[in-house]
Amino acid sequence: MHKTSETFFPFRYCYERNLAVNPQGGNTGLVGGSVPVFDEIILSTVLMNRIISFDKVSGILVCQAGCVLEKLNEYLEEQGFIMPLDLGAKGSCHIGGNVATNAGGLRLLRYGSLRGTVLGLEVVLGDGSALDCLASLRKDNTGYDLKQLFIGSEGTLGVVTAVSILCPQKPKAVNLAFLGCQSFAKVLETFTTCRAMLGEILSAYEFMDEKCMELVERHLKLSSPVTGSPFYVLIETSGSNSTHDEEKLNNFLERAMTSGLVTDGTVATDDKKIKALWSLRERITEALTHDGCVYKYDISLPVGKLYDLVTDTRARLGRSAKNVVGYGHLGDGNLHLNITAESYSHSLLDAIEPFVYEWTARYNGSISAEHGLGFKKKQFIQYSKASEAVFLMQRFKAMLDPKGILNPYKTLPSGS
Ligand SMILES: O=C(O)CC[C@@H](O)C(=O)O
Ligand SMILES: [Zn+2]
Repeated sequence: MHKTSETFFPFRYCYERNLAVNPQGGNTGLVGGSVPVFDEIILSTVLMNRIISFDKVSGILVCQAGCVLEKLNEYLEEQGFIMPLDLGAKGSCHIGGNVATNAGGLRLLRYGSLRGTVLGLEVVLGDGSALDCLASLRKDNTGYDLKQLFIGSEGTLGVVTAVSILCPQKPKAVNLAFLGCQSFAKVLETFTTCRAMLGEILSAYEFMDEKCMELVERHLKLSSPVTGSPFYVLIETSGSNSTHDEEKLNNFLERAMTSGLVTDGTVATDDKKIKALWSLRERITEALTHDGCVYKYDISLPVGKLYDLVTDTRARLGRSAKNVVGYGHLGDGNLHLNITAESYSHSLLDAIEPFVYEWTARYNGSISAEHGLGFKKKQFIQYSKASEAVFLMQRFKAMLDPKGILNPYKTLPSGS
């Protein structure tokens, strides 16, 4: 068994004195899960940044919670591997925070969620004792899979201090296609076509609407080689044989162009152009922050309904919003609906909520696909979870954190 810490002293200190603790990694979350609400003590993982081991045969990495995602990826790339997740915030987010929030990101379509790739965790509980579940096994059916309780629990049940994670081989060939589509129906049809024609080499299918493109151009001065379409899609392939992958991609592009699914596009195979095209998508969040006050929604929906929420919200808000934009991980059924205004307005918020949540619940969607509930969304959990489920969550919380000192006021509705 690996052990990185037997007892986590600051926790025991806080437990004995009834002091509340706010675990914090890179502090890049979007729902206020990593910021204190009142007088909690911030417990930063920044100094826990040690790589414990990497096994080149199995591809299993064991590291401490404070390792920065991008640094881990760089370390792995030198050995012919990559991290199974990639986020716009990779330069500052910590792997412990990624696991605690079950972050999704840009590679989920290919490598699945952290619930599948995380093999083990070390977690410190509210009383300062360390729970050693830091297994590095692909298969282990001995009892309940306790680590799953902590993945996505946003530090409310325990603090992730070390992670064991399965890492894929670094793909030898990566291609990117950035395409323009004339309607959302075409975006969907392009997705089904590319999934059928690219098969196992498809590694990302992202979409953005023209408003997003306008904002990255205006606020970040990025320029797109593809213009004049209401929707854009970014398709990434990752494989082991560039000739084979390019042939597949070219066949798909020919079909997509001749059948009118896409009207314009560009392809990149070299690193520099690939990075520049990814920036158009990855930096939308940053562009939005320059547009004014931002109201953010991270929604899972049946993929066919994904953009209807943007259209309906835009129609409802009319001129009271500055911009209503939709983008996200279409391949995962995950929409990022963002609304901007010159300044914060209570009446605008009232027009957005609960409208967006009710709309989502009507189609059995999730009001938080990949960002978590944190402080900002915890009161809305009932739109996506049955009351019995919330009650059971509250019982877990009471059992693992009887003093209520672990990231209080987060995830579960107040009163719990
Ligand atoms: O800012 C957002 O709404 C989404 C952020 C992130 O999840 C992304 O996919 O770019
Ligand atoms: Zn996202």
